[in-house]
Amino acid sequence: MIKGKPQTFALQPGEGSLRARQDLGSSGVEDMTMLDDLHEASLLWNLRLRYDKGLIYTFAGSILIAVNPYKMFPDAYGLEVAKQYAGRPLGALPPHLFAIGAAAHAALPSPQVVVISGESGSGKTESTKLVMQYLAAVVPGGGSASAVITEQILEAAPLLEAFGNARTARNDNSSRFGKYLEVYFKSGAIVGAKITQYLLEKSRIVTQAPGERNYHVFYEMLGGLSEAERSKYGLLEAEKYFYLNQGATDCASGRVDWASLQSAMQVLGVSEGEREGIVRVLAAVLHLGNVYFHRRQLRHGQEGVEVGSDAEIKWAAHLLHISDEGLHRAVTSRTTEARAERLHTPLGIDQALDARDAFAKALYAGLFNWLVSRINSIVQKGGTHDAHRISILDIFGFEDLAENSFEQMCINYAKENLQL
Ligand SMILES: Nc1ncnc2c1ncn2[C@@H]1O[C@H](COP(=O)(O)OP(=O)(O)OP(=O)(O)O)[C@@H](O)[C@H]1O
Repeated sequence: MIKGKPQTFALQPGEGSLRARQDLGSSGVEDMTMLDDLHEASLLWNLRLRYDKGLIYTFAGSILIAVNPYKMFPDAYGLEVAKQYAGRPLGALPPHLFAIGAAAHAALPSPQVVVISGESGSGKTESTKLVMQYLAAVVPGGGSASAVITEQILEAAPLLEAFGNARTARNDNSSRFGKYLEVYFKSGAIVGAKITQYLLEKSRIVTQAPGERNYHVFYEMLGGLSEAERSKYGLLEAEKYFYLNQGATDCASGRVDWASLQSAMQVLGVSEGEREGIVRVLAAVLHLGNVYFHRRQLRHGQEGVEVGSDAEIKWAAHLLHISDEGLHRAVTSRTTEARAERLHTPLGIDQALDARDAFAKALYAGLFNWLVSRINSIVQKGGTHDAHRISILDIFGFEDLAENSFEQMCINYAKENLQL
């Protein structure tokens, strides 16, 4: 956390104990640094009082605490509200995310960082979008070029959500990557942005916990492609794919549908050829997941595998424009190079499954990285080195699941370092 910079914290309602009760009036206090008795219980009680009145935001000095209401308050984030906060110092108006946006904007040209922190489902991604929406709404227009770039930055959010968000046990639209969004300003207008992503959860591509899903884009693609397109890529319904049917069985997409994803890509200048390439990679990942193996006894008592589904290998190779023999070899043997010699050692069944999954994960992660750089190549227009900037960090919250894995260790370790 950077001293003197606006920060946002999001909490889930009902956390901790509510033992000590101070007389806080019926709506509590707007800024908790004003409390006489400052301890965990009085802070939580104040948040509770305010939450019960529909007041989800509370200041603690320059920190904003947001309690996720899990329901939209109409008019809370309209243009009129944004205009009210523009140019007003922190604390002049009731606590609100727009107050944080206004404070960051007013503090330019010194670089500003809004750190958004909280556990999964607490509202970080929604808060990031609202801060961005505030900036887009109130920052004086710099002409049509600035309006176009602002629209492109806003459209980048649903696009990244389709590829980097998934349903988890805690959140139907959980971000499975960390995001650092830098927004650049020149002469007061938005002139560009840059997105940096961290730690995409790769294991989700090949395995999901009960009740959870793979990344939204797979379901949106299968729900959105026409029959003719599906047969062009050799695709069936979502339930038929191993990478999609291990967790939640309801595969209907409740998120941004395929059509709006296509229009977001159009706004961001992703060409038709590139969109076709994206579908090919996604379809290839699904075909790879359906490749299975049989044990095979080789000479000298060695164990190997044979592919039980040649058609899936052929589809994946065809979609990726690579040779099917090469792909077959890559998932059934390990290649070692010694001097001028190449040795192919047969893989056992577990190793073959690992090779298949590793390839699928690398493909999807490569696609995600490409997408982020493609978005940056559009929104990072013009010279940004002399621009002023407001950055927003939307990073995972601590995770403590029934069974924590490598991902939880990385997330919690990164988070711990951020708290220091
Ligand atoms: N300000 C808000 N008003 C109304 N509903 C909200 C608000 N913020 C969040 N929500 C609701 O809570 C859900 C979860 O929020 P969000 O995805 O932003 O959480 P998150 O902290 O980013 O979670 P994760 O770490 O899993 O990505 C949203 O889909 C939305 O339904």
